[in-house]
Amino acid sequence: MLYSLSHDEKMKAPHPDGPVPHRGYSHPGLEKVYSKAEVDSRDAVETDGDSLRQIQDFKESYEIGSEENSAQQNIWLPEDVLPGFRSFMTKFYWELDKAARRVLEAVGLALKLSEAEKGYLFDLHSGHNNQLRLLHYPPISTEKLRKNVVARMPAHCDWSTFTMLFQDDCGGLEFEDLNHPGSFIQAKPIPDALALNVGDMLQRFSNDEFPSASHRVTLPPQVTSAEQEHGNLTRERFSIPYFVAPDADKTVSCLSSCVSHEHPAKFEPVSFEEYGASISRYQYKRKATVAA
Ligand SMILES: O=C(O)CCC(=O)C(=O)O
Ligand SMILES: [Fe+2]
Repeated sequence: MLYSLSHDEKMKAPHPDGPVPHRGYSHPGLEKVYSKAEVDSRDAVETDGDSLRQIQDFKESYEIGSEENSAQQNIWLPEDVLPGFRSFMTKFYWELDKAARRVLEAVGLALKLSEAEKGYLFDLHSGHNNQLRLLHYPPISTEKLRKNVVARMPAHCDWSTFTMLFQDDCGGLEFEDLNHPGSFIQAKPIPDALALNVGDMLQRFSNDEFPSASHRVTLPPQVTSAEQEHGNLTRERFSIPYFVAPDADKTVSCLSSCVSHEHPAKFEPVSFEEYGASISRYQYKRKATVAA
């Protein structure tokens, strides 16, 4: 299993410095997740995003994309370190894309899109810019998590079109209640079920008909007596989000079926690549360049 490998073995596929390509293994503390509002408010005052990193995210992850995405190439572990991993994950990626297409169809129906618009939506989502993320949250002090000294994953919206997420039975994933901003609802794990959350791009396509869902991963609802005995550590948690995204070079605009005189377009067209880059630019620290 990936997360039973030693640190040195996992580091044979290291995530590079900086946010792109978002591929390979990120050790605990490397990637920082934050909301768009947080990054927007920092822009004027700093350029390195250090203040966003005051609370560390205690998680490790491995990011995988399409083998044919030349802008973001996969970073694989050597085959002998984890035999079969690459071929399994490549297949899994495209199986998930098949499911994603069914969701896109459902979105088209729900928004009462014309055939031309449905075709446009499918054209924009070739599948090659999706992202498969294998997440592991190691055990951590309940107290530190409760006091926000460290985080699992702070509140944020995904900037893709939508996300399909598998979670184990640990719990801790929560979605913000649109009717009560600032309060969160537990997404209780359901065996064999995927959680599906709307991302920023679907909010834009649908002209706010499907608002992007702010979510976070925090303390699991119950700490078992076994955990109490182990020095108040929460149990580890595994999750697998699959981000379904438009192709990087495509422009995302409100679909005309979702725009009317009463509901004018709320969003300017954006290039998906530029939008993602503007949010992700502080997620990974770039190594300082040392003067020769
Ligand atoms: O681990 C989870 O359940 C959520 C992960 C997540 O929100 C993300 O990676 O964007
Ligand atoms: Fe997320």
